[in-house]
Amino acid sequence: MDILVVNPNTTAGMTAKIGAAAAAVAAPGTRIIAVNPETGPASIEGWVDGALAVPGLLQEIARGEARGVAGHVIACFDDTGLDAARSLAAAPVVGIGEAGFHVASLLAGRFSVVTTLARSIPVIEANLLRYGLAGRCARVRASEIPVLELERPGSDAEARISAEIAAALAEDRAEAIVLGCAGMADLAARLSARHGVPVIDGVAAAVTLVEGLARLGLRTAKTGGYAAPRPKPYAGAVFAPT
Ligand SMILES: O=C(O)C[C@H]1NC(=O)NC1=O
Repeated sequence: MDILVVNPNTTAGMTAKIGAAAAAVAAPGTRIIAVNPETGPASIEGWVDGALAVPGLLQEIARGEARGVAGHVIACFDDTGLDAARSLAAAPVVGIGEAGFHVASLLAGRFSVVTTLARSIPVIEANLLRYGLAGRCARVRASEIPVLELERPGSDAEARISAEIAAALAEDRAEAIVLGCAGMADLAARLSARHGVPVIDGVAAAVTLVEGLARLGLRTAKTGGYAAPRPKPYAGAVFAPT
């Protein structure tokens, strides 16, 4: 099966890292197609970036549908454009944030999230409430690392994320950690070994979940909020549903 993994920001190096993390957990016979839009923000840090990333994301989802992928992963921890993507897609669409929260909830009574900048915290907290999982999340913490700092060789990003994990374990009664950025995908195993608790990468979680949905032959529900958009003009849009 083919799984489309969309990095909704436009940083190709991050897309490559995400694609490698996805391929590392994909089942034999699953092909990972990792893409990012040509238009939109270089990184998603808060509400404005998230809104401006959606047209390009939807363009990639539409392309994936046209090529008949078995499922889609939105590889931004904010689950950017998730509901709109599900409205466009027949195949299942899984966001790495929602996937990470659910996987953590299957492993621990309480988990904390460690993300990048504090401006992302309200976005993530809103999603936790929307998904009905706020009660399982002890706290959403920021390591105060800009997203693209995770891509810079020699950055101290891993050390700062590790310190925030230590604080979560000491102060939040967190029993597991969800890494709150797709750009942290390569750090989960090392951080889990260092801290002795499950550290969940949303990319791996989402790929595994969407493969399972596809294997069950399950598709996105189309009789309610995820029904296809009605035909209408979209003047001057970067992307418009056909
Ligand atoms: O909200 C964040 O900081 C993380 C989010 N931003 C991004 O460009 N990819 C992400 O996973």
